[in-house]
Amino acid sequence: MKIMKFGGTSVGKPARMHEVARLATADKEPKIVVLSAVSGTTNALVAISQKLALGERDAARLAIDALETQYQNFIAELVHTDAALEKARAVLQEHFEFLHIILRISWSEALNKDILAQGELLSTKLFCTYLEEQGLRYALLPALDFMRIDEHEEPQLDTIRTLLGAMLQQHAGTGLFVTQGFICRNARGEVDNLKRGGSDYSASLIAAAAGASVCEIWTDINGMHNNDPRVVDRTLPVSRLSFDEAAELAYFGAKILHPASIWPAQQHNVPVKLLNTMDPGAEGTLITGDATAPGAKAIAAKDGITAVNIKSSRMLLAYGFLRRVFEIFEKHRTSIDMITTSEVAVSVTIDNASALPAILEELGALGTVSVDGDQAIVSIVGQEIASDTSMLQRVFSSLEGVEIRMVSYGGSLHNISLLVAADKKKDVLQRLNKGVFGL
Ligand SMILES: Nc1ncnc2c1ncn2[C@@H]1O[C@H](COP(=O)(O)OP(=O)(O)O)[C@@H](O)[C@H]1O
Ligand SMILES: N[C@@H](CC(=O)OP(=O)(O)O)C(=O)O
Repeated sequence: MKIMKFGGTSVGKPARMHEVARLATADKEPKIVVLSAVSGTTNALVAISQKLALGERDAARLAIDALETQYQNFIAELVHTDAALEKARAVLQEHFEFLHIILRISWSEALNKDILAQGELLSTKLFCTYLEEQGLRYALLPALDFMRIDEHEEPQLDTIRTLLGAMLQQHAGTGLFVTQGFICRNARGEVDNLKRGGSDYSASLIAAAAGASVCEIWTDINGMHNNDPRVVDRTLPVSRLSFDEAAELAYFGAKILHPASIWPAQQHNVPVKLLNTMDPGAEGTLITGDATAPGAKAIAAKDGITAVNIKSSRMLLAYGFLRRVFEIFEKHRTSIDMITTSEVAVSVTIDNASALPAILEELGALGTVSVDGDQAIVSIVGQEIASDTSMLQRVFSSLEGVEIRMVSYGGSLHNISLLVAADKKKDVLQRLNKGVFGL
């Protein structure tokens, strides 16, 4: 069984959906095709939900109508027979009727999740309409019937495996399955999601649950590049990465992969391939459990970082101080990315500042606390780069004159991370591209 996940741009136009169907039926291996929402749809749904939350019903209605017009144009090019067009129209009617009904309901977080789920529900049903028109056999596996997260929003892999396994058995003999990325049910049985960009995570969880031979992530670029192509002009694809390298890059901001998407595949040793729907013949990136050649592979950056510094008296810095600091972050379910310590102070970074006021209040009892918002973590990732004696020198000499707020070195053999002000990120990525990769 092979998993093929197609992102928003890969299903973003009718012609691209046609290409997805071609790729998914190009060989005989059974497949589960995982689809994201058509690009732009989730953002549009977020905007609709925000308008509703603010009580701006007329603005929400206009946004729903604009989205519906886009979809009417989409289906006109997606399918051509009268029967298929009728089916596609019925799909739109069902989902846009739902969106119009919610205009009359008061907004809640649970309703918000229902609204956001419409994108993947639409894309998969429209894709299936096209498959049907082409006479291709398939089965739709509703993700809401098997994708589960617990009360801490963690995927329940055993439950997913059991539910998905039973559904696959019901369709024994079917070679093509279609399901939604991103959406799931939570511990209360409500519709929920795996956070923005979560379809990669869905694909990796499904790959682990189904014991897949490979998890292919099809997107709009020839695999993982050595630097962020949105920021840096000259970047090149990386052909091989280990799971450890890919997990570090995803976690530290390489947008091509959802931050948590590597661990399920890694735990179940399913190779991951990053491929380009617009250039299917390109090599892409292969990610496996094998160690790659030593050296820097790629640089990633994560924005929206807050640094918190806690300065203690010497007395307090006796053993137990760090434990007390960490316990406060743990209590508020806030994970720490980088840490540096000195004799009297500790600095940590967080990317989720929602509990920061409560955290600061409690940290205040341990010492003097200061906060730097608007920071970015820049990570240089590669097999054993921390044991390459020339690497630090290359990193620092290329960043001469740039103020570096924190450095993390030695926590992982494969990662050197720097904290810089967010407005310096672009300059730092460009300089490192030259200094580390000579590009
Ligand atoms: N290191 C990187 N390598 C490749 N792409 C990257 C990297 N960093 C950021 N990106 C961006 O990630 C995008 C693909 O991810 P995403 O937009 O989530 O695709 P999809 O919609 O297919 O899920 C690329 O178009 C690229 O701009
Ligand atoms: N619809 C979701 C899920 C997703 O993963 O999209 P993409 O595969 O295009 O990044 C989002 O926009 O966040």
